[in-house]
Amino acid sequence: MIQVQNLRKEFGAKVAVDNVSFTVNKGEVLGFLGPNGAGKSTSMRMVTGYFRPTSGSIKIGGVDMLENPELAKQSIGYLPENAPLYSDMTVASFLGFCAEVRGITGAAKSKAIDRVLDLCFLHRVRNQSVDTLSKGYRHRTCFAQSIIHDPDVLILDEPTDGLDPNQKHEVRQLIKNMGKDKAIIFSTHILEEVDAACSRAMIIDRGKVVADGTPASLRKLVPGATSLDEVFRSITRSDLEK
Ligand SMILES: Nc1ncnc2c1ncn2[C@@H]1O[C@H](COP(=O)(O)OP(=O)(O)OP(=O)(O)O)[C@@H](O)[C@H]1O
Repeated sequence: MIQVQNLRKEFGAKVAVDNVSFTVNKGEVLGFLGPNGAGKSTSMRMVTGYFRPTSGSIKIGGVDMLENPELAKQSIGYLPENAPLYSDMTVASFLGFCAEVRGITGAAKSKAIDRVLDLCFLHRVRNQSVDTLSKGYRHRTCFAQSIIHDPDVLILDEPTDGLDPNQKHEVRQLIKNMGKDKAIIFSTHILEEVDAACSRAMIIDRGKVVADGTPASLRKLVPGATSLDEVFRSITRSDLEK
């Protein structure tokens, strides 16, 4: 579903993403790990068509993102870091608006709203205005908008950031369940999420892929390491280093 080849992004003299290649198939949940500034968000923004790569290719369901961005974006749901919300709308009307933007109207729109209210446990607040929601509910509303069109591909930038432990657990379960019939990439700094939700994980450091495999195979990368945390620390450099 997602095919990325030799992706590179330069910001002036800075190389944020350097020759990154990977494939994510339907039924796979790829955890995207790396220290601050490693290039995770930049990679995700290129995969979703928000940033144009300096070079490389991106195909979504076989459709080339650079040649046919409108079509490629139709099969993607994207939860960006710090997603914006229209705060004076109710949750249901906001989701209805997002559905219409995606061309979903009438009975299909009501069905789509009900489906995501269900999936994201939002029924209780469906008529509440977005600006009065708690952080966790706001976050789930953002999540709900990213799946309103039931996309085959989901790109989630730190989807559990800022949530309490119960909410983190719910969102991980949600990702794991949706991963059964979608191709999902999500970035995280929480290594236990890899075990909880991912079938595969990729670690990037300073723009380059330094590891890619199942959580179990990543653990074996560093002799003597007993946790992914240890593996992460031995194969990436702290962003505090020069
Ligand atoms: N629009 C931009 N202009 C210039 N530099 C940028 C821009 N966006 C990102 N960068 C730089 O590219 C590098 C990668 O940033 P990116 O946000 O992709 O990292 P990240 O892995 O998502 O980090 P974090 O975990 O802190 O969110 C950083 O050095 C960042 O400062």
